[in-house]
Amino acid sequence: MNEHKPVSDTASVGNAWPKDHPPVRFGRVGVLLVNLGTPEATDYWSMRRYLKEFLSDRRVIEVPRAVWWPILNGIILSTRPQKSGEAYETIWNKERNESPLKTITRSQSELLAGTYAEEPRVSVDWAMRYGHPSIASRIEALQAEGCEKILVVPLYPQYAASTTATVNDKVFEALMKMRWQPALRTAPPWHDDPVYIDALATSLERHLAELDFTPEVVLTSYHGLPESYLKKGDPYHCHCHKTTRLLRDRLGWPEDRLRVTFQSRFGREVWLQPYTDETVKQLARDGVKRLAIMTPGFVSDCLETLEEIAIQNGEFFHEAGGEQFAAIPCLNDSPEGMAVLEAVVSRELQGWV
Ligand SMILES: C=CC1=C(C)c2cc3[nH]c(cc4nc(cc5[nH]c(cc1n2)c(C)c5CCC(=O)O)C(CCC(=O)O)=C4C)c(C)c3C=C
Ligand SMILES: [Fe+2]
Ligand SMILES: [Fe+2]
Repeated sequence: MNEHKPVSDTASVGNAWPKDHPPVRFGRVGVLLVNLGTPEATDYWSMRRYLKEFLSDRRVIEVPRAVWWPILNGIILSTRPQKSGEAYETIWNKERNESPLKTITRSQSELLAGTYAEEPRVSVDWAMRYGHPSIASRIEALQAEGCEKILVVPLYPQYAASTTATVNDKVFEALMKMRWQPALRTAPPWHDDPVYIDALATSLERHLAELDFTPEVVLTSYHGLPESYLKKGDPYHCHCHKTTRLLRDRLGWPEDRLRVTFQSRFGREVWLQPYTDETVKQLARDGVKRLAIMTPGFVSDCLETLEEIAIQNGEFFHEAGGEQFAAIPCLNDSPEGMAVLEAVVSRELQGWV
């Protein structure tokens, strides 16, 4: 019976491991950062695989399967892969041949690991909810390193069932297949954490100081959700509003200078409003000449910020009469961004490390 995996202490497994088994450091704690996911390439089939996995998630699309299946397989997966692939092509990290979301998530994980260099019991890793590296593969890898406890950090400051909950579901699904599970913690959202609010304020002020204009209005644009999810009790809408209110208070700005909007709607349903694109056009029509958009709900820059906000919405603003436009980068792996992740992780690791 030499089938034991290196999952726990030698005392209980005795000498059942193969003699050439690599040394295992027991009693370790794993931190797993989990972001949304991203296609492996921009061609039709890579895009289709990614979109199919994403849009088959019942936490993302709550329409009954009998209705959704023909729409997804018949219409969406025949046209959207091409269209979205072209959009990804405009922001693709050509050097590493991957999407910016993946590059930045990896860097966040590596920098966070660096802050635990003096704490050899902690391993930091990263995974994607859709695509690669998968959650199950990284949980297995952490366990193989000797992690008996794992902190999962869904990389979303505001909780939504379509993002945070589906990460946690996938983690528990991986654990369902394990005989010997690690102990698990999942990090809560940090939409009102003072470290996060301060990071947003510092980053915004720094980027505004680098511009050659002062925006009359700054939009805080969050990813949208169908309005029906809010009505079913999802706290996401409230979390977004609270983040912006706290940021506005921290900056000491009046209400109409820092506003909430929702972007990236999909399909025909009503989504959370006001919509970012319509607001951008309306502001320009109303005579606003200088506009900036920041995206506090995105931990890393991605398609939705680099293409939809910086490119598309910049064009909308100029076409409707606006003159100066800026997209503020996400916190990413900046010192402020890393301070937020460190604060979230160190708080949740209390009692474990
Ligand atoms: C169709 C339903 C969708 C819901 C609900 C949804 C919620 C949601 N998404 C994010 C964050 C991201 N979404 C991203 C891309 C993206 N989102 C959807 C659909 C829904 N999202 C699609 C189909 C796509 C793929 C791109 C496209 O075809 O338009 C991304 C970017 C990923 C990248 O690789 O860059 C992020 C990030 C949140 C936070 C959220 C709910 C709060
Ligand atoms: Fe999305
Ligand atoms: Fe989008």
